[in-house]
Amino acid sequence: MRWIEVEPSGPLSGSVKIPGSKNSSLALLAAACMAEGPVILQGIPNILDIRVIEGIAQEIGISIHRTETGEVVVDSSGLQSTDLSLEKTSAFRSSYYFVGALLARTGKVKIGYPGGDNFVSRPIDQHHKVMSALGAKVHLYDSYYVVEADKLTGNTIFFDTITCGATINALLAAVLAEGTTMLHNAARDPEVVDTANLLNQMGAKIRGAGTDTIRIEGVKRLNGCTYAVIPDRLLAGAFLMAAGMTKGVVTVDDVIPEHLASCLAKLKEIGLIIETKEKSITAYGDVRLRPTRIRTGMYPSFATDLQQPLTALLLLATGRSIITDKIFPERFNHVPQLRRMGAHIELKKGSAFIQGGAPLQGNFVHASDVRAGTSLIMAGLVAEGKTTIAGVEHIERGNEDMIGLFQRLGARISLHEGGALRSADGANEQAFGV
Ligand SMILES: CC(=O)N[C@H]1[C@@H](OP(=O)(O)OP(=O)(O)OC[C@H]2O[C@@H](n3ccc(=O)[nH]c3=O)[C@H](O)[C@@H]2O)O[C@H](CO)[C@@H](O)[C@@H]1O
Ligand SMILES: C=C(OP(=O)(O)O)C(=O)O
Repeated sequence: MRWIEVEPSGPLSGSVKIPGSKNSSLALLAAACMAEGPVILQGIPNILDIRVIEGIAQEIGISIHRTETGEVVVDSSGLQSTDLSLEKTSAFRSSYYFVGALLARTGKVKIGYPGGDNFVSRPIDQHHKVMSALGAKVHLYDSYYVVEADKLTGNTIFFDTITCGATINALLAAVLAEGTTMLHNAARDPEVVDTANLLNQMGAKIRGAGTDTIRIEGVKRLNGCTYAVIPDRLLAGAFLMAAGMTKGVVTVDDVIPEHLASCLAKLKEIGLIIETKEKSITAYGDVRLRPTRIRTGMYPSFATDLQQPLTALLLLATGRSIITDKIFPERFNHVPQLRRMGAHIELKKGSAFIQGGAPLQGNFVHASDVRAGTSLIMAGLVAEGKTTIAGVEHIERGNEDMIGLFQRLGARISLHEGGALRSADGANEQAFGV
């Protein structure tokens, strides 16, 4: 049993170097599996999801290893099979990228349904629509699915909804398809652009990534190269919010400020003072926080992955705030846990109604997903007494050294390991699970 303890920490202060983006890294690793030569990826975070991918790859003859200097080298020259471990592919969300990446190379992929953060139903119909449009057949079974194709042929695809994952999967599948693929209503996320940039460096012909219309001309093969992943905009946003939470001054270094534009605009509206330089952002949090109304949306709107840390921040803004998650309307697993700490939040039809200003008290809480964990850590920084957070594996799934980064800013936070974790009333961890 492992858990995190957080104690009241006073104003956070200092700077943190933001690691590479988890969501981009997951796509880049799949893309790298398509090259005929080795691909060297820089900045890939050492997180649980990535280690699962390393395991999946190893079982099918693809070597993914981390050098002493932290680069990740992907060599798929030994690829023998695309019958992927069902258990491992169901252990994280974006295993579906292996379909786009490996289908063109071998004609058949057998894979488990995506796992990952299970805050709501997360359909993958648009992924299947892409593969079918390119000429593949998708067979769905109880615990896995199989996608097969004699060959992939370019096509025109209109996404029914804007999806980052299916847009990336379409890039992966279409770059080796014969002819031209047009993607309409495509996601514009930085992770889509990052994947397209790597694929282009490997020899692909993709134009328009970052807009809602992407054109892909199929090529015959992809080559090895060296490429650096973009920084994690979601982690950066959470640290800036933590400055507001603790009335501190936090600088996030090595970031791309435009990736955080909607987040920064909202933080300024709430009252934070934000200073932006070419590759860093500083948040000054010793201000009066104002309540707000926010709806999440696809990039460049306010990210659904930032609404959980924002919920924590708004607990300190006296008055009523409303957060509506338009992307995943039921993604509020953090709310019952924050309530255990004294938060006044009501949930109604995809919105959280937050009555800010109530004092928070430390308690035993459970992180049910990556971002829920961040919001609980943030609440723990300002709650009275100790906050004990279970579900550490969810936090580690998406964040490298989250605890170390918070500690560098002066947070009183630590990781513990031992027997069964028991709350004061004797109940074990299950008692405060979701
Ligand atoms: C590994 C990764 O990058 N994860 C991110 C990615 O997830 P993921 O790529 O799974 O999310 P999508 O961008 O695909 O989802 C956007 C919306 O499209 C819907 N949809 C998606 C696919 C599909 O086939 N059918 C469908 O209806 C979803 O239910 C959601 O409402 O983007 C999400 C939205 O920014 C983030 O919260 C996740 O952190
Ligand atoms: C939802 C997330 O991740 P995944 O899509 O990998 O489950 C996330 O990073 O917040």
